[in-house]
Amino acid sequence: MTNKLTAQTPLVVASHNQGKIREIRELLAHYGLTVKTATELDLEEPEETGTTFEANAELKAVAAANATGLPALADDSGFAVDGLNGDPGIYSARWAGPDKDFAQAMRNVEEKLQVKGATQANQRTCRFIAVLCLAWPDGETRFFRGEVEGLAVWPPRGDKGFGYDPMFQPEGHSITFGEMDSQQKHGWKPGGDKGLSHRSRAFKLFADACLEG
Ligand SMILES: O=P(O)(O)OP(=O)(O)OP(=O)(O)OC[C@H]1O[C@@H](n2cnc3c(O)ncnc32)[C@H](O)[C@@H]1O
Ligand SMILES: [Mg+2]
Repeated sequence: MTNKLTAQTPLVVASHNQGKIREIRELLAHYGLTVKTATELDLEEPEETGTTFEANAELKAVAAANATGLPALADDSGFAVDGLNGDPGIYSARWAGPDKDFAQAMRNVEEKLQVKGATQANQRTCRFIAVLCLAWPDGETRFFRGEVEGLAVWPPRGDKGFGYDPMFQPEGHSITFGEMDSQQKHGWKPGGDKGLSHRSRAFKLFADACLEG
């Protein structure tokens, strides 16, 4: 028997990234769930020693489930540029350094693309990836992955998002995630579909698999 979540189940979000947490709250509210975050519960931030998004999502979720005795959901995500062999990938947060300077992290991506002579759109393909891990106190873990493809644009545009949003233009759109409000970034449309952002796509899979009813 796999565990199921209901609107009454207390759920912990094992993240300390406020931009991410804002989106996760909206996504979970869409599915009728409210949460406590690792920041509110003053949980420690485990070191992300994994070599995959799955491993890092798992270690964050399991640490929070063990610390609280509650089901915990972690999101490990990143910006992967094809022409840079998938970098910054799982190192996306680390490229911003201790000051979380994403303007600098984006410049770093652009400089590396310039070194490769990547001036044409087809040399600038990239994606955002999000892997969710839901960890239960009984040891069960479930994983859900969402991806969205797009182009790495320069200069960055928009200040509505966080992280690498200003340099990511999703396929089929003429504005960046940084220029979208969160509802546009989630890609919610009346009638519902698979969503737009890596995160909203992963949450759709999570909701389909883990919510009661
Ligand atoms: O581990 P937690 O506490 O959740 O927070 P974090 O910021 O360290 O999160 P990650 O380890 O998953 O690192 C992912 C980084 O990738 C970037 N990123 C992930 N999703 C993004 C999004 O939707 N838009 C822009 N950047 C994103 C962002 O800069 C994150 O810091
Ligand atoms: Mg992290």
